[in-house]
Amino acid sequence: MLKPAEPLVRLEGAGIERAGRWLVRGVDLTVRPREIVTLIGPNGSGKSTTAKMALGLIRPDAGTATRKPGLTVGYVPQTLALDWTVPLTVERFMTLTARPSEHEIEAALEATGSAGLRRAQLQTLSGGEFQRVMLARALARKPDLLVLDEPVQGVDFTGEIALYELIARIRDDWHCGILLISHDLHVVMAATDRVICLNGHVCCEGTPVAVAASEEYRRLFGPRADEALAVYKHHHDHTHLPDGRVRHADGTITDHCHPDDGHHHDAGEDRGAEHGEGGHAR
Ligand SMILES: Nc1ncnc2c1ncn2[C@@H]1O[C@H](COP(=O)(O)OP(=O)(O)OP(=O)(O)O)[C@@H](O)[C@H]1O
Repeated sequence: MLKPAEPLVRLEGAGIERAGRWLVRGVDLTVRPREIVTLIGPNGSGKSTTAKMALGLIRPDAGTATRKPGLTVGYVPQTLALDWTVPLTVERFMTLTARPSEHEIEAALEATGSAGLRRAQLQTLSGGEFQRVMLARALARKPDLLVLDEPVQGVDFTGEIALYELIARIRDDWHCGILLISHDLHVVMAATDRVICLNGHVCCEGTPVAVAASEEYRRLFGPRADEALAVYKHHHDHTHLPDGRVRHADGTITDHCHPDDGHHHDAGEDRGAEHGEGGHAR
C-alpha cells in the first residue's frame, strides 16, 4: 500500500465566526504535494475565508489549521491594493514584498509565459497577462504550496483554459501543491484532482466526477453541473496517486506528468473515458 505524502496543509473541523455569525464551519481539507484541490461554491460561501485559514492569515475560531513546518507559500489573492497611478514595472512589482534572485524572477516569468513582459508597465497589461504576472510573482518564492484565489478573473474563455493548463503544468514542473478557488465550474472541473464544494460548510467533496454526481452539488449549481462534468470527461487522461506519482492512461507510472513524456494522448480520444479515484485532467 502506498503511503500518502505528508499534507502541506490540513484543516480539521475549521470554522470562522464574526459578529455572532459562522462564515464557514466544520471544514476538513488537506492539500498534499503535487495535488490540485479546488474550492468551489457560490459568492459568499466562504471560499476565500477558508483559503485564508489554510494560509494562516486568519486563525480558526473552531477546529485547527496546521501547516507543514517550514512551508513556503505563494499566494495570489482575489484583490490587490495597488496604487495604479504610480508607474510600476513587472520586475519591480515582483520584488515589492519579497527578494527573489535574478534567476528566480527569470524562471518564474519564463514558466508563466511572461518573460517578454519583464520591463512592461503593470498598468498596460491585459487581464490575462496580469494574472500570469501575479502567478509569476507567487512562483518566484519557490512555494511548496500555491494558493490561487480566482486566478482567471478578467480572462476570456480560451485564456481561461490556457491558464488552467498552465496551473497544472506548474504543479508538474515545480512539484507544489495547489489550492485553487473558483466559482467558475466548467473549466475548473477539468483541472483539479479533488473538489471541495462549500456553502458555509462542506457541501460535498471528492473527485470531480463524484462531486458532479452528488445531490448537494446539483442542488447548488443546477443545470450548469452537467456542463462541468461534460468538460471534465472530455479532458481526463491520467490519475495522481497518493504518493505523488502519476498513473497514465496506458497504465504506466511515472514520478510526474508532463506534456512531452509521451503518455498523454489527444483530448479527443478521451471522450467518454471512465475515471479512477483522484483523477484529474489537463
Ligand atoms: N471580516 C469579516 N467580517 C464579517 N464578515 C465577513 C468577513 N470576511 C468575510 N465575511 C463574510 O463572510 C462570507 C464569506 O466570504 P468569502 O469572501 O469567504 O466568500 P467567497 O466564497 O470567497 O465569495 P466570492 O465568491 O464572492 O469571492 C461573506 O458573506 C462575507 O461577507
